[in-house]
Amino acid sequence: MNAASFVLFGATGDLAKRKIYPALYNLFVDGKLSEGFSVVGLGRRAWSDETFQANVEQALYDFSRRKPADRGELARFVRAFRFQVLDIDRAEDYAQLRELVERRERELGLTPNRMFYLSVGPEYFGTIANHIEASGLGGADGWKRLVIEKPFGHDLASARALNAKLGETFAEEEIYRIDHYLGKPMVQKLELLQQSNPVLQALWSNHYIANVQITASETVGVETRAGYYDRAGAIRDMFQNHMLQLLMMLTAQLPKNSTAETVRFKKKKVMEALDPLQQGQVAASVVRGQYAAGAIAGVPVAGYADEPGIPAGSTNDTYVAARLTIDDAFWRGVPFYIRTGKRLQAKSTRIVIEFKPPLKQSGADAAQPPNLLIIDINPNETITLQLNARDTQDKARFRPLHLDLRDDAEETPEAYENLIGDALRGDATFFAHWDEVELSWRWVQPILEAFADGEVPLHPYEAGGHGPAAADALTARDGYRWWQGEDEARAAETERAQAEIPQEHAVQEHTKRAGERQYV
Ligand SMILES: NC(=O)C1=CN([C@@H]2O[C@H](COP(=O)(O)OP(=O)(O)OC[C@H]3O[C@@H](n4cnc5c(N)ncnc54)[C@H](OP(=O)(O)O)[C@@H]3O)[C@@H](O)[C@H]2O)C=CC1
Ligand SMILES: O=C1O[C@H](COP(=O)(O)O)[C@@H](O)[C@H](O)[C@H]1O
Repeated sequence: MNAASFVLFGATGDLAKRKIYPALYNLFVDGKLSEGFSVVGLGRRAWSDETFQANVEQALYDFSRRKPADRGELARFVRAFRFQVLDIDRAEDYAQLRELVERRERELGLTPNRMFYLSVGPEYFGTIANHIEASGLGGADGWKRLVIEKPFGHDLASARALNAKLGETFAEEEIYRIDHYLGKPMVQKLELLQQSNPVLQALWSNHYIANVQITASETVGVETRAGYYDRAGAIRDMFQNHMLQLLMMLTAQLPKNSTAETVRFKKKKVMEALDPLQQGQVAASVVRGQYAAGAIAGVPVAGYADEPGIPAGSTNDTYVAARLTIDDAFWRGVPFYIRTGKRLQAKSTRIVIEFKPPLKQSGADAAQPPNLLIIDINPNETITLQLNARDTQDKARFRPLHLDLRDDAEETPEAYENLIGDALRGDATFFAHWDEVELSWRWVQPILEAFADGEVPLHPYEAGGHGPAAADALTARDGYRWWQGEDEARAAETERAQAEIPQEHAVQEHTKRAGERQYV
């Protein structure tokens, strides 16, 4: 890995402690940070280096997937951290920052490769980029990279303005737009899943696929982020970025050994082929909702309107479902149903691919459930193929069987670990290119306008459920239904199957690595 200075704006903030320090630590433990790396943290708080290092340590105990066990290793890690008080608007602070960064580079013998990580609100991105340029922090002898957090704009116009502003200082190849869903291990495996499995490759098109469902459901509510979330809603917070990225990653036709350029080019192609929603027709393809009071796992929770910091009468969406279609040779005619919401029954990010029924169906076969390929992204990372078996008691009935492909070989890295490691190596494959971001905003823009104009009804839904019943109409009009609650169905089925099958006949192969099978 290239030796570099990691310059972190927003080092005293929530994201830094929850995600960035644990990611750096795990990279360090795995030997993926170069010797003598340097981290310079920035914020307005009057922290000393020691306070900063103590906060970093605490963050590791609180949030890292691997808790520090070796004091010596921990000390070697935190001694790379320095803090400087910096106000984003003050030019003189950047001159001082430059001195500190250069001094650390001299002390550590580092080439002036600098990664500027902006873990601050997007309203600051342009100002920081300008100051980096004006103060000479961009350096001349090494590389410079800018890592930015979402949200990237509030709508199409603001995203374009922000991109133009950043473009004054950083070239597109130097900008790494984080979408942490692209760092999730299962999302990163989507490309290989098709490429390494000819059987899936052969089925991966409108010839065999009936519909695709992409769901990101959360049990949490707005938490402490009312100020941001009430302006963003589910459409900007999740749909415009994470959900459309999942769609792109799933449907892009990627050649073997794709490079960052090909991956991003093919994703752009998907977005270009996405049928636009016409103004006036949004309500037919999009359902929006807002959670009302209810219970999550038996614990009563407040409705969105009663959450702290939410303005009275807010019509913000906490749930969005949409029906999309892609007009290209592979996907023409396949509806994609995408939904995301807060305060739903379960935390789950999942893609379900429903295969078409056989061409000829008759009699009992007509009741044959479809085959499904279920890709669980979060919290479990599992791929499941749902097949059919005849019921042993009643041969006219079908019983779904599940073939689980699970990679539990080792604890998988967190999304931020993958992404920060990639950015340090200069691999932009799993970062959003401006073209994708712009096309995503362009696709979402009519929805934003329809929401603002009150064209799309806001359906209240009970916390702890599956979201508004109105979303069922999206699938029902094509003759499908949302696949949900399979977990309970599967549990019951497994229990039944185990009770039925004599133990000596049950095939049980417990998996160690991906690709090996587990028959349950
Ligand atoms: N938290 C999360 O889970 C996620 C956050 N994000 C995004 O990441 C970014 C950071 O979020 P988060 O950490 O939660 O925010 P916080 O409010 O917790 O932290 C904000 C950080 O910005 C610094 N800051 C604010 N104003 C200034 C200023 N004028 N000069 C210098 N520093 C300043 C603060 O430092 P100080 O107070 O010391 O001045 C603090 O370190 C946001 O864009 C957010 O949308 C994205 C995905 C998830
Ligand atoms: O970016 C965001 O993502 C989280 C959900 O992320 P996950 O990795 O837990 O699925 C969401 O809660 C948050 O509102 C949003 O800003």
